[in-house]
Amino acid sequence: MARVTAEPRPWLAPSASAPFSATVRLPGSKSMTARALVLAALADGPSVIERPLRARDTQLMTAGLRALGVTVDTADDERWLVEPGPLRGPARVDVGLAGTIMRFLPPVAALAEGTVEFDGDPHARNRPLRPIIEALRSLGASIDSSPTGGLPLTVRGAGLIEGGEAVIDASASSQFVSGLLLSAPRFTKGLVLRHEGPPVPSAPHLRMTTHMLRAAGAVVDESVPDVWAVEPGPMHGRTWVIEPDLSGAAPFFAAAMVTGGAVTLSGWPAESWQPVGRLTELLTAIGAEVTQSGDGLTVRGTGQLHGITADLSEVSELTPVLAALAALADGPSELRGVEHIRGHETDRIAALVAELSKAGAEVTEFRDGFRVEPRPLHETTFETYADHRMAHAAAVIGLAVPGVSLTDVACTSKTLPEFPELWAGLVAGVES
Ligand SMILES: O=C(O)C1=C[C@@H](OP(=O)(O)O)[C@@H](O)[C@H](O)C1
Ligand SMILES: C=C(OP(=O)(O)O)C(=O)O
Repeated sequence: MARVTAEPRPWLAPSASAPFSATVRLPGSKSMTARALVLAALADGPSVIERPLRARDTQLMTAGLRALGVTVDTADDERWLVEPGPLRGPARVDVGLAGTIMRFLPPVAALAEGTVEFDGDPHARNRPLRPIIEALRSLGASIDSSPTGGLPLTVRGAGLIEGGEAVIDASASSQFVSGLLLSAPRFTKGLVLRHEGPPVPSAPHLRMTTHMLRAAGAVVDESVPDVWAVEPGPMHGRTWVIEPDLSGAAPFFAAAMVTGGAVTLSGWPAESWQPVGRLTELLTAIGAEVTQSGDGLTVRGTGQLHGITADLSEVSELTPVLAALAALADGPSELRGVEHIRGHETDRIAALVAELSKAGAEVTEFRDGFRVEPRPLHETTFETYADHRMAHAAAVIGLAVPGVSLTDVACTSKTLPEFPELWAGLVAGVES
């Protein structure tokens, strides 16, 4: 499958000479945009997605849905229109490096009539996929996968999935559960999915899935721990208003903390489906003041960065940026509970241990995280491993440490193509 990935773009992270006060306007949540696209594609009428994220992950998701017969009009940046159509192959889906596509679209493909091939970036083939594929097979889907159980794979859609009961070990990714649940109302018998194994990470993402399913009209029962039941039935087209991406905002908040300034994320809703409470607790423990007002969500640096001990299993996406703050803190930190991030865009534990150590920190690796002993950091070339959040972490360190260069900043296009320019503007005092 021909695949286009951005050329590596080396980048010198700007260092900050003074605290800054800025308001940032960021695009929509990746996770909400991905779910809205899938639910809209499976609905019984058209949908509108307001303030979506336009980035590599969501554009590849859009392309994948179009290949399956869905009409997605993305001409207007603020308002995407989705018109469901009969799902059909033959089709090819490039998942890029997106967990959301490789886990959310195979169930949709199994509902299509025809053959749908999936592949992605080289590292996408190493990301865990087997449990969701095996669960889909047990629910009646016909799928050929690689010997490792992952990409590349071919879904031989029969136009329906029988559904019923399935057991899955979703300890490697909550997206296995989300992927099955999002399509489940369209399974002939619905779905009763039971997780068996070590805890499922990223609970807030699971709640986002069930909230959005209900908002689309699905009947979902999650009253029994580790069991999700979805009744068969129609989902309705609707208007989805996407919240600004909280994980994408994390490096900007960290910038306020590192420089002793303030960053406001504008457009933040009074009630959110993202884990703002957990982020607030963590940033406050490190030394920030977090407030919410009509202007948005504001994080103020207090001039203090404390080390923390935290289990990040619920918010593992935040690990790289929190690790950067830990390396700049006034005491040691232990960030644990995230073994599964070894299966993210790269092995994030190994990558953070390697790169923070190179910059001068003393880092001890554990199976499920690491301990960071801050030391004076020095200039370094930070390898980004095609991982947007490794680039964010390097940029945060670069604010305080002159001479931090990144092997590639183009990888930030996965979730925020404007990152280098927004970041440089922020440091230069230009509001976005
Ligand atoms: O469902 C989602 O949108 C996501 C779930 C989480 O995945 P894991 O449970 O694999 O960590 C998160 O880390 C990822 O960035 C987005
Ligand atoms: C883990 C992440 O992405 P994905 O959706 O590709 O799993 C992430 O964005 O931090």
